[in-house]
Formats: sequence, structure tokens, C-alpha cells
Amino acid sequence: MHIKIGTRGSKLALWQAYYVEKLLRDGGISTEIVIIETKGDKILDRALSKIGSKGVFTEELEEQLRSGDIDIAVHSAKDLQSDLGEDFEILAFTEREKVNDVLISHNTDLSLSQQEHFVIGTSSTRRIATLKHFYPHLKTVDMRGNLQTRLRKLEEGHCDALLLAYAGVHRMGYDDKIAEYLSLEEFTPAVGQGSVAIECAVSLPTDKKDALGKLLNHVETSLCLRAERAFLHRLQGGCSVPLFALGTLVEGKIHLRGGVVSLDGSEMLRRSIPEGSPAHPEKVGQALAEELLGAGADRILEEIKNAQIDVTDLR
Ligand SMILES: NCc1[nH]cc(CCC(=O)O)c1CC(=O)O
Repeated sequence: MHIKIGTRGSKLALWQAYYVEKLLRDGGISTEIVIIETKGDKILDRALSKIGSKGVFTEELEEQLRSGDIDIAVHSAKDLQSDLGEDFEILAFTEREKVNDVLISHNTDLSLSQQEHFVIGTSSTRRIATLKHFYPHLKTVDMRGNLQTRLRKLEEGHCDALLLAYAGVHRMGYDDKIAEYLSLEEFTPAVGQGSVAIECAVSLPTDKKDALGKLLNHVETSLCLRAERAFLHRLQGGCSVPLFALGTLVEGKIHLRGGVVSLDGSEMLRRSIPEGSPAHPEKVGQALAEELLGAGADRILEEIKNAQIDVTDLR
């Protein structure tokens, strides 16, 4: 069996593609990697809101899945929208990396809880709002671009530190710049953080789907991500809405926690489902979403939507 793996060309995307390639080759499948440039990669001088944020990093990959030019597309699970078109499906989620956000700096003595003020570069609305909620004395500056760009801006002194996902930092080899691992209680991650999603066309032959699923899918990760993604889908959270959720398996049950924080950090609403059934992960995610809506998340989400006519971001 031969599998063509489609990926974007950024360093992190390529890391993910090589990781998937190795899992397949170790399983006796021959592979090739096809690098595909997306609209989001080409247009660097305009805010994502101006080019329409939905699908800008996935559309070209999906075209080639549809035409059969590639068999699978590899994405950061976090960046894959929760409503795939009906022609596509998720074949696998790979084993999750540590899910925490980390504080990155040249000064590894820095800590969010220290009293001195310093400036943090991030463009994630979840991270900005969470910082405002727990650490209102800290300032943030907008910091877009891929990991290399952000680290260069840190180097150039645009900020004192960055807030990033551990998974990306580790995969790019920057562990030595980690000043602090942020707690999951304060910085609950974005849905899907730390896992790689494998997408295929529904029309991919069944023998390929079965072989790929067996080699790539990590069952525990997959149960948790299905619950998280159902939560996100029910709340219609695009990538610029400060929603967060984290599923873990505890004694065979899905423990799902999640919530929403207002853009100014003044309100944070959180709930959890301690013992969700792993037989129905989507129901666990939907139940958590309903609980939050009942507790007032609908009003917070509405306010966010109204405020965000022109806001962009990447989680
Ligand atoms: N939104 C950007 C993005 N998409 C995936 C990762 C890396 C971590 C992961 O795969 O979860 C990052 C960078 C970050 O948030 O720090």
C-alpha cells in the first residue's frame, strides 16, 4: 500500500507530516509527502478576517483529497474546524502531547505570578482573556505568525515573553526557553491542543481507511477529542472565540472540563462532567455545552460575537 500525505509547508506542519510518515512506515506502508500551499500561507500581509478565516489553511488540502491527489491531510487537531464538509472525515487523532500552555522567554526565571510587570506576545483570544482574568497586571501585545516568526519577534525585543502551546514548542526544539508550565486549572487548553488530526475523503477506499486508522489512531486521545470537538461544535466556537475544553480518561470514563471567558477577562464560566460515557463521547461534549449555556454562556458568547466583527486570531 502507498499513501500520499498532504501537508502545509510550515516547519510545524512538516514535523507533523514526518511524524505520521514514520508511524506508517513502521507499519510497513510506503509513503510520500506532498507539500501544499494554502491561501493562509500565501497571504501574509492581511489579517485573516479580511480573507475569511474559515478554511483558509485547509481548502487546498481538501481539494486534493477530493481529487485523490493525496490520500490523507495532516493538521494540528486544534486548527481543524469542528464542522467538516460532508465529503470529509477524520480518520485518526494521534497520541496527544502534554497539553499545557507554556511561558517562553530568554529569561527562564520569569513567572506569571511574579509582581513585576512584563509584556507577553500572543494573539490568541483565549490566552489574552485568561491572562486578563488571572493576571490583570500583565500587558499583552499582538503576535501573529508561525512559531519561527513569533520567536524572532521575541528575539528582537517586541515583547518579554510568549505564551504558546507546549506541543509546538517541544516539536520545534525550544524546550530550553520554557520559563513556566501554566496550570491546566487556569489555562485550560484550546480544543484539540497537542494532537495531530488525519483527515481523508469519505470516498477513500475502505482498506486504506482501515489500515491507516489502525496505525495512526490513538484510542484514548480520540475519545477525548471527539468529546471536546462536539463541545466546540455545539457552542459554534470559531478559532477566535475564547472557549476551552479538556477531556481526559479517568478510570475508563471521560472527564471533560471546559468553559468560556469574556474578552475583557471579567467573567469566566467553567463546568465539568466528571464521568462521561466513553461509548458516546459526542454526547459528553454536547452535555457540557448545554450546561454552560444554561449557566449563561449564551450571553457571554453573544457579547463576544458582537465585539468581534473585525477581530481575528489563531488559538
Ligand atoms: N494556533 C496555532 C497553533 N496550532 C497548533 C499549534 C501547536 C500546538 C498544537 O498542535 O496543539 C499552534 C501554536 C500555539 O498555539 O502555540
